[in-house]
Amino acid sequence: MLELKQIGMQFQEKRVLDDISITFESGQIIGLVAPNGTGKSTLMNVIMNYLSPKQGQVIVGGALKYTSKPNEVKIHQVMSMMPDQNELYNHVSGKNHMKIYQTMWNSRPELIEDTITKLGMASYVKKKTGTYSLGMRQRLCFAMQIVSDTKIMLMDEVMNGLDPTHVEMISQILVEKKREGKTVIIASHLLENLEQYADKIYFFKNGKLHLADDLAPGFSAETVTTIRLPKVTAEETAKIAAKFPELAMQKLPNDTILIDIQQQTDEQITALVSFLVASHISDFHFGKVSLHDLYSMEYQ
Ligand SMILES: Nc1ncnc2c1ncn2[C@@H]1O[C@H](COP(=O)(O)OP(=O)(O)OP(=O)(O)O)[C@@H](O)[C@H]1O
Repeated sequence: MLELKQIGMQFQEKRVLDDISITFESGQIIGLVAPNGTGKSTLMNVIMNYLSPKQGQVIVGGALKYTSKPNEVKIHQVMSMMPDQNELYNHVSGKNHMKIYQTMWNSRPELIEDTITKLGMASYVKKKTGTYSLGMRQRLCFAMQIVSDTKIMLMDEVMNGLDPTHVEMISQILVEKKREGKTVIIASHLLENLEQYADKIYFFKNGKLHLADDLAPGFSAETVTTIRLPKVTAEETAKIAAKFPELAMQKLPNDTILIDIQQQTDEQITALVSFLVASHISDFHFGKVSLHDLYSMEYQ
């Protein structure tokens, strides 16, 4: 378990983290979504104590805080951040990088071969990393963190530069890690992918973290929550709004409208659908608010 208590951080007059209090539970994948420059890296660096916050505390496992160097060592035994590609040594093989991490965290040695197989790295892992492509380096960074086997894992843009096959491979491993009871915190711009496996998704905005379910009630629900109208005109939108003034309608880019039907009775939904058909608006679909929709709403 990882707890952030009233974390505040600013650079000069720019407030990047604004009084963030939140608890991340074990056995969950937490997604962090935000445009560039919002503060995800700052937050992760504060969680790792690479940056000292101006205010607040990070608490790991219910009691451990960054109050001394020995405490920091203890915390870093159970919480790791995925290494950056810049941290790889060009003249050292991928496998030796993994061995270094396995030794540093004193994890199970068999994790190395297991991870190499799961990530399809066997053909190149014994070669020096200086010969690797961007995607190979990225897989190695992920593999190193998996081998460290810490209870809490922070990953900033883990899917960077990966092809769809490897995005899928890594997604499957993330789900495995969650089932093992780990807390995985991932900042990602691959929204459709993140939505597939994240248990909770937070949007970063104005220094605060907002739970997706609070921004769009019913976001995580399995039930249908909206009617989506792609390519609807302003006149058509006005017509619907005039006929059904109580409806909550959200305009998205590309002239798409989302109509929230969570509070509507079956009769009201039937009346709405009949009106759309009678108005020759036949291109509509029942569905849910996607993470992509929510991103457009929050950052348009
Ligand atoms: N050391 C620093 N000194 C001054 N400003 C900083 C410093 N580090 C970050 N910032 C500012 O804080 C804000 C958040 O930066 P941060 O790197 O955390 O964003 P991010 O969400 O991780 O972005 P990206 O997705 O582009 O990596 C930015 O406006 C950035 O310019």
